Amino acid sequence: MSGTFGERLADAVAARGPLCVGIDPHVPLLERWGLPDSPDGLARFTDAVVDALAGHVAVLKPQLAFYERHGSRGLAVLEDAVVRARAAGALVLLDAKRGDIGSTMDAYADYLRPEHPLAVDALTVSPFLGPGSLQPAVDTARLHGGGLFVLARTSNPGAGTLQHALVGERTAAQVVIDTVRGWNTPGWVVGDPLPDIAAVRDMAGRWGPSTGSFGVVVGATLPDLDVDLDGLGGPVLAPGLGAQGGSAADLRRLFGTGRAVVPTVSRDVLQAGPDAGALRAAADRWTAELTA
Ligand SMILES: O=c1ccn([C@@H]2O[C@H](COP(=O)(O)O)[C@@H](O)[C@H]2O)c(=O)[nH]1
Repeated sequence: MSGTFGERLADAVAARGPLCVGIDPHVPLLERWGLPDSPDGLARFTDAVVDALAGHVAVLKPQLAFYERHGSRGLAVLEDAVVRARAAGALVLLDAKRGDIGSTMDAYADYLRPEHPLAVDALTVSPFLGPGSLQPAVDTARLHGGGLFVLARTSNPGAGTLQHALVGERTAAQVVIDTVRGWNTPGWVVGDPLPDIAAVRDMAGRWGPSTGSFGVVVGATLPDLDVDLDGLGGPVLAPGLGAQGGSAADLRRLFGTGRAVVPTVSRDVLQAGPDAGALRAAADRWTAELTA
């Protein structure tokens, strides 16, 4: 593994397109594929997705919840899948949504260390304990070329209840985004005042060698983009497409063109399986719509 996560992501998107496919082995999907809700069913589902898509899409995003519910056998399935997915060229974003006090966050950040049995390229994290509590994960990511996506404006209905709450003059979501902007700003260190947006407005967060390694999650289901992403400097992970009602047109409406956006789709692609060709065709349909 070489370079920063932002560099590897930009290269993968240039080579394969921006789509991230989520691996979410929901019980109804296992049933649809004719598989049992067991570690064996989980392994067959996961292997089929990895075999079909790890050499095809830029990012795979396994949802940790579906593996944890099978205990250690579920985690063993995921460990094997992550190694194979990365070997086939996909970046792996572990959707774990971790967040805790700094000393514990340091341990969660070990997912970004190469020696971790479940070493991944990037991790989703939750800022509910204050974005500053995530600093150990930022440090580990910097040390090992990993990335983080911080929940900011999530795709679920009612997310605004907390995310729109005012912290001084800014919403909580905006405070998260401004902190991530700081992480992507060269020379900014924790404790510094957050970078002035005007000063970093040209750090648009476009795809290229300067794409930052720290991103935010903003749902494709939002009625309006009610946060300022200017100068973010890193990628936006956009879930909510397909099963949650979001479309490629929504992404264009919310984010325009040119911004480093990673659209992520799980159920809408997975329901096409288990046939590998059908999974790839479903992913290709999304890529074509997203890049039209
Ligand atoms: O705001 C968020 C943050 C994360 N997710 C996760 O993405 C996938 C979406 O699955 P679909 O089947 O494409 O709806 C899932 O793992 C969520 O936990 C999100 O949806 N919204």
